[in-house]
Amino acid sequence: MNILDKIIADKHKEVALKKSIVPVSQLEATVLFERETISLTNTLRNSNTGIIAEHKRRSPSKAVINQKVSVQDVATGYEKAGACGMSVLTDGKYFGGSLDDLLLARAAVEMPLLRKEFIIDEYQLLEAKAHGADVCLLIAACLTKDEIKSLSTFAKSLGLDVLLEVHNEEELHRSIMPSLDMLGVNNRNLKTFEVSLETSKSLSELIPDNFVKVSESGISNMEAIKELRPYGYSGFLIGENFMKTDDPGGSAMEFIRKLK
Ligand SMILES: O=C(O)c1ccccc1NCC(=O)[C@H](O)[C@H](O)COP(=O)(O)O
Repeated sequence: MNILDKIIADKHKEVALKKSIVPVSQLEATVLFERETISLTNTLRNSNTGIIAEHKRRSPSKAVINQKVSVQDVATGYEKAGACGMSVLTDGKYFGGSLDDLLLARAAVEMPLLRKEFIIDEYQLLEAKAHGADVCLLIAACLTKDEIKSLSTFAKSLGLDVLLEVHNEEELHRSIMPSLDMLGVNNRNLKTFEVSLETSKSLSELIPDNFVKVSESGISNMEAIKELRPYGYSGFLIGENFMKTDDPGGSAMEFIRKLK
């Protein structure tokens, strides 16, 4: 069982419990459920930097990254830095995140927010919308083709952009469909936790041009971005490199300033 299998096994139990506590009608009755979303896809298309900055307290690969900074300070710092959007990890057990983090980030900033979660059920998309998300992540490694189709179609009906994440050619081939907006290639091998930009480079030519391409994980310097851009990537998801510092917003500002 790799880490993703463990996370998904726990996620099924978590979602079942949440469904029994918070009914869909309660999610649909929230003020944020009616909010008009902002498209991260369009923001990335019109950006010359393309940074999606992540809030990530800890992770299976790195244990504790940063438990000190507040999500509001991180969000305002990222927005001030000129990030195109912010990714908010909402998984509690493995990443120390929560839906409250998403809500607090939403209250602090206007930029597009991605709910970074292991989505297996439409209920989590309703939660995302009710807590202020603009974008959802779907991970091909833990979904069938039919599940990707029905979840992405449902997400679009809620006004959410869809970022589909793949790790290899097989996942990419079975996942490409019109209900996706962005295709993310994750450079982290979930069996070994090793990161390699070669994953993004080798899969890039298989991604049709109509999707915004996002490279995820293990990006820690300008050189990485300069290497990836010629492969068609216009979005770069960066977590640890900013979050491991005392001032993630300041680190993002320094990084983005150099990219301009
Ligand atoms: O980060 C992990 O250890 C991890 C382990 C298992 C599943 C997912 C994981 N990370 C989620 C992400 O995709 C990253 O947080 C994101 O791409 C940012 O990566 P990084 O810049 O390397 O923090």
